[in-house]
Order: sequence, then C-alpha cells, then structure tokens
Amino acid sequence: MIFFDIDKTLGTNKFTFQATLTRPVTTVVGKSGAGKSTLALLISGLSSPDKGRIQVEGRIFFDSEKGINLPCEKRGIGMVFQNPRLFPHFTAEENMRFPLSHCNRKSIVKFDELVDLLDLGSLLKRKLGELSGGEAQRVSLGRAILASEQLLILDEPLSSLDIVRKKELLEYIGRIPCVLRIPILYITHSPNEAKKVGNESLFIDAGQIEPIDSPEEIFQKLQNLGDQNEI
Ligand SMILES: Nc1ncnc2c1ncn2[C@@H]1O[C@H](COP(=O)(O)OP(=O)(O)OP(=O)(O)O)[C@@H](O)[C@H]1O
Repeated sequence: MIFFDIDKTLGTNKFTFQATLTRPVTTVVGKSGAGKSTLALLISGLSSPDKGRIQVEGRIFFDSEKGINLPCEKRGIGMVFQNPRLFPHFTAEENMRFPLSHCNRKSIVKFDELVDLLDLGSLLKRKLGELSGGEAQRVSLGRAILASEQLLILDEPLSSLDIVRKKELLEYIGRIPCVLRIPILYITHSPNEAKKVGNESLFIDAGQIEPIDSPEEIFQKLQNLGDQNEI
C-alpha cells in the first residue's frame, strides 16, 4: 500500500498530492508539465515535500509532523528514467549490480531469474556503446528491479524509444509483477500505455490529483486538455 498526502511549492507551481494506492501497478497520467515527475521525486526522496506524510508498505518515508525524512538511499526504491543513465565504462552486468554493491541494497529477486525474464543473457558483457537504445533501457530496467526492495518507479521509460522498441519494452514491463511483488508506479502521458500496464490510474492536472472512474476517462481528460501525444 502506498499512501501520500503532501504539499510542495516549486517557484510559482503549487503541488497537492493525496492518494492511497492498493493495486500492484498504478499509472500516473497527465499532460506535460502537470507534475508527474515531481510526484516521483517526492516519493523517492530526491526532493522533499514542504509538509505532509508519505508511507509505503507500512514504512514512513516522510512525516513533517514527526520530523521524519528518510534519505533516498534508505527508501529501497528502484527508478527508471526517460533515458537509460548507465555508466559507459561498466558492462551491463556491472551496471545492474552497482546499486547492490555500492549502495548496500539487498535484492528481493534472483539475478539469474531477472536475466531470463528480461532476456538479458546475451547483453551482460556489453558496455553502453555496444547496446541499442532499447537494450540499454532493458538493462536499466533490470538494474532498477534488482535495487527495488519497497517500490519500483518507472518515469516515462519508453519515451526515448521508437515504436517497435516501445512495444517490445512494454511486453517486458508487463512481466515484472510476476517476479517483483512490490508496488509499481508507472508514469506516462500516454493513455494507451496506462491501459496496457496499470491496474489503476492517477490523473494529475496542474499539480493536483483528479479522480478517474475508467481508463476511457483518461483519453477524454487528455483530449480536453489538448494533449494529442500517443504511441
Ligand atoms: N525545481 C523547480 N523549480 C521550479 N519549477 C519547477 C521545478 N521542477 C519542476 N518545475 C515545474 O513544475 C511543473 C511540473 O514539472 P514535472 O517535471 O513534474 O512535470 P511532468 O508532468 O513530469 O512533465 P513531463 O511529462 O513533460 O516530464 C513544470 O511546470 C516544471 O517547469
């Protein structure tokens, strides 16, 4: 279960995020600039709320009243961003194992099982320059899953890929809940992606979460906001 009730002001932008999430995969949807990545940064601890509370699976990450603000490396969160962000001088395997060896993380999935799940066997000895964009993003997905103890956050993981690679990676992402039994937050501006990946969705508009009753409502809301982006 993920619970958050937080406020944050960044420049002239005021964000108020409040939700209780109980399903395995929640998609966070909204048009560009709505505040999706801001929410991810606040939950991960890379940015701190001005006030409020964040709790994941019974662990308090942030509570302004109690003076709790767990540093990001203690939150057990794996993250995938729009670009792979791999170390170029490491092999794929060294990149994947890096958070375990350097950040004192314990993996809750077996390395070999993950390699099979994401078809990474033939890529393990390659460095970043020897991987395609889709392959590199698959490696960074593997690294994030290995580092995830409490929560996995995927922030627009398909956005740097072409349509063929998007579909391919989406299939791999669909397999993750089979091995990783922790909540997943999947951020996207694409209603199609949200429909394919998530069990429930949060819709963010201008820094506020709006309730939605059905996946079709996401299309409608984005259309009303004039967002034509789609895969
Ligand atoms: N440090 C900051 N200071 C001031 N404004 C910021 C800061 N970080 C983000 N913003 C603003 O907050 C708003 C939300 O940004 P955010 O990155 O969360 O949007 P997003 O929904 O993830 O968009 P995209 O889909 O384009 O990545 C934007 O208007 C952005 O310019």
